[in-house]
Amino acid sequence: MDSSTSGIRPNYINGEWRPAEAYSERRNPSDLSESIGRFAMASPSDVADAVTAAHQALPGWSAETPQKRQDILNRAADIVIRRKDELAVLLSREEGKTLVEAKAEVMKAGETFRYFAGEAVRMAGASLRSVRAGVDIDMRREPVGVMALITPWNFPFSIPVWKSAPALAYGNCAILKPADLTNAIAWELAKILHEAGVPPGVFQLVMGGAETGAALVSDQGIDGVSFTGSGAVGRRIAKDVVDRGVRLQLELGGKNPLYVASDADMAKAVDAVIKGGFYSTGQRCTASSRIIVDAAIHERFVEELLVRTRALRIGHALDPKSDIGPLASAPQLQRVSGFVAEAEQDGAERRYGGDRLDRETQGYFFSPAIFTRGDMRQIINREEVFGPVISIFKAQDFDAAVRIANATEYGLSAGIFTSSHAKARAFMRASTAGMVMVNLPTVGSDYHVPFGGRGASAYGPKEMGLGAVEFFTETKTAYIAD
Ligand SMILES: NC(=O)C1=CN([C@@H]2O[C@H](COP(=O)(O)OP(=O)(O)OC[C@H]3O[C@@H](n4cnc5c(N)ncnc54)[C@H](OP(=O)(O)O)[C@@H]3O)[C@@H](O)[C@H]2O)C=CC1
Ligand SMILES: O=C(O)CCC(=O)C(=O)O
Repeated sequence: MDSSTSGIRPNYINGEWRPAEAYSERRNPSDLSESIGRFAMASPSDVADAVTAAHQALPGWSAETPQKRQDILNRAADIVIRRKDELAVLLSREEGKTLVEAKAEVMKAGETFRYFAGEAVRMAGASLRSVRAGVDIDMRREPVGVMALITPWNFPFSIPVWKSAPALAYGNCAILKPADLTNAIAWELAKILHEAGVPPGVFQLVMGGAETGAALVSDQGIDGVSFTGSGAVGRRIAKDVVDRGVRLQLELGGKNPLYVASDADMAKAVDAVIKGGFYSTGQRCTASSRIIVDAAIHERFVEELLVRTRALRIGHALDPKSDIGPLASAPQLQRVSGFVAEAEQDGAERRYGGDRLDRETQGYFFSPAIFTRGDMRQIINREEVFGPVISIFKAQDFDAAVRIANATEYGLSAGIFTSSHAKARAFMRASTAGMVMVNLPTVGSDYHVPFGGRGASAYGPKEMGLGAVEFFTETKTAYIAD
């Protein structure tokens, strides 16, 4: 019995649905009168039991045939794709992203399962001759062990899949601790993997707040931690685990620049700023937050952006007319409003938005904000806002634009709009970000190539593509003589 019809969601430990003593409740950020459900908060002993169960399951799962692992992950992909509409509605109700955005996220999660199903059989080492006579070398990949996966609320379905699909494909056991704001969709992931035939203890779900996450990462039985979230929490986890020799992957925030050169296609550049800065209510680590515009086109660009922004419809995430849903929570509303107030004190000029909006339903609606007179001394340009707020800088030339783009401790995503190949290539080379977009928004990524940043945006191997195999496997090098 999984309690799925009662709105009560238990934890998933050792193949069973385990109730808890305490539950947290989530409400729809588009309509606070609607409850999404009540979610079991794992106790420290639930967490310890999950780690024990994972260790019991590990020898069997890591020795399982690649074919079996592939079949299970393919079944998970099939279930996600079969249930895509219903999952997207739940995601939209729980997180507040529009249905279009939620559908894209669910589809990407399904494709990610499919890709890593293939990886289960592709997981390859190398065979080389030694530099010594009569010796061969066999370099093989093995799973790391029991992996703690800690995920944020802004991509609450695809990020848990980004982590659990490669963890399982390469033979690890995984324990997921999702953000407390978005347990409902994470719980569906546990249900999907259960239905797909993942054996008990191989994938487990422990819900709860920061305490549950802290209990999981500090458990001595954890071999690796893959974390996506804020820099503050990421650094705390690093302090806890690195000395213990626990493998660590951190995907943190961004302060992503988008440079619009004077030779850019203006309409496309404006569109990319709307998508990268305001869609998903700006709650993306890859959101464009610093827009750098050549002085020659600065005023025209701002005018065109204002026209497009005024036309955006902000409303209930499930209303097909909404372009942008609400912010995800009351703390988010407070945080983003605080940055708007600070920007004005710091001398930025508010040209549009930045206000809480009343709508028919009570929710955390907020108008996208455009600031001009951007300057790297302003706090909105140094810290991640994680909301629909952009700051526009005026650049005198290409070199000045690159200097502004790189003047940040972060280094996740950066973009350029230009019709010059030479400029695009020069920007690509000069950028200090882990991902560079040419004539594309700073948001949006593929599942088969590494995703992640540099500097304060990341630590350890990247996610997805070749990054995932580096993080979720260990190499063993064997020297063999007759
Ligand atoms: N670079 C990237 O790939 C991405 C980065 N992000 C970043 O995520 C942040 C927003 O997500 P948000 O969820 O607010 O981030 P947080 O860092 O607050 O939380 C992330 C996860 O960590 C958990 N957590 C909180 N405290 C601890 C702790 N002491 N020990 C272990 N786990 C803990 C949270 O649980 P709980 O929520 O229950 O408190 C949540 O599951 C932004 O800064 C954004 O840039 C988001 C998406 C992608
Ligand atoms: O590119 C994606 O699909 C998700 C990226 C992400 O996590 C983000 O932008 O916050």
